Amino acid sequence: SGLWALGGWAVGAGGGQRGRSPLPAFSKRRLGFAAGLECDLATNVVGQPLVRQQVVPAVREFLQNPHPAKPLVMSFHGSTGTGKTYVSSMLVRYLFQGGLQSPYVHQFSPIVHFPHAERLEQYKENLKHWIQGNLTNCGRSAFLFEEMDKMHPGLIDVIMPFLGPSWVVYGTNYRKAIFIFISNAGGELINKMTLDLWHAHKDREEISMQDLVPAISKAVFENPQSGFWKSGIINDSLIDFVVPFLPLKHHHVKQCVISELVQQGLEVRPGIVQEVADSIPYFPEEEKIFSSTGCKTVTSRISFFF
Ligand SMILES: Nc1ncnc2c1ncn2[C@@H]1O[C@H](COP(=O)(O)OP(=O)(O)OP(=O)(O)O)[C@@H](O)[C@H]1O
Repeated sequence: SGLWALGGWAVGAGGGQRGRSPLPAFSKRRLGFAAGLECDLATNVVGQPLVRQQVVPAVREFLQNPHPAKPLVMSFHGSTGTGKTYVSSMLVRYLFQGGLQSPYVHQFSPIVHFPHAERLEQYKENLKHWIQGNLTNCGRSAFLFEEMDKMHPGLIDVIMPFLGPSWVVYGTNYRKAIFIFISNAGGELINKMTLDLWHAHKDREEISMQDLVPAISKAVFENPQSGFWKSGIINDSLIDFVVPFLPLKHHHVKQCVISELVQQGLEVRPGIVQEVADSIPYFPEEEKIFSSTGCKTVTSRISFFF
């Protein structure tokens, strides 16, 4: 995932105001964003129709409600390179002027922002103040937590109170925020269920959300390596949408190669597209159906072929 450094810990009320946007975040006209987002997702995100089906209506409904009962909390799960960061950055681009660079979008990565386990208490305090301060400044803020599986499990406890319905304090409405958690947690399970479908000669998109979502929640909650480990987030149903990202097949990787070539202004030669897609590892070992790294290494591989 791309790591997006914060402009330092300007903690406290109004913290994080790095160059005010001339437009209010989430201006009314942006409510019409959903059609654009839907098309952008359909055109540019390959092999993830379930994501589109969940994310677009979820965000649309949330924004149309002037008095949401709780913040919108989505958790993106899947193995590497399947598009979790890509989709979240696309989403904030539609919602906030400047996208990920907007002063109302806050991105956290455990390696960048919480690297030292012994400083957990300090991180907890900082994170709480950061969220509070920024929501006081603008209730319609977005918080992206990357690599939740690498996040210290204790840190999540501090976020939990913000995710529920109860937080309207001193005039600050904490219910209008958007929280997105991104992790590889549950990825193996998603891959296994998708592979089972393939063995049963069914399409990967026939995966049952009813089976998948509780299984992911269970796997994530019970994994001591996961930032969600034993946290109340899952038990208290604080996550509104558990969004699975399916493993990508060879033809999806080819589409990624084509998009990348077009974006770099390079000629789209079928031979090159095939070669780049073939150079990526696939699993399972024998059948080689799904890309082990999704589309993640496509960009760097293309340079080898030119
Ligand atoms: N489903 C997809 N459709 C189109 N492009 C994709 C897709 N998935 C990944 N990509 C491409 O691969 C790059 C890396 O993907 P991304 O960072 O979103 O993966 P991720 O799921 O967040 O992986 P990680 O778990 O390693 O963070 C993206 O910038 C995009 O160019």
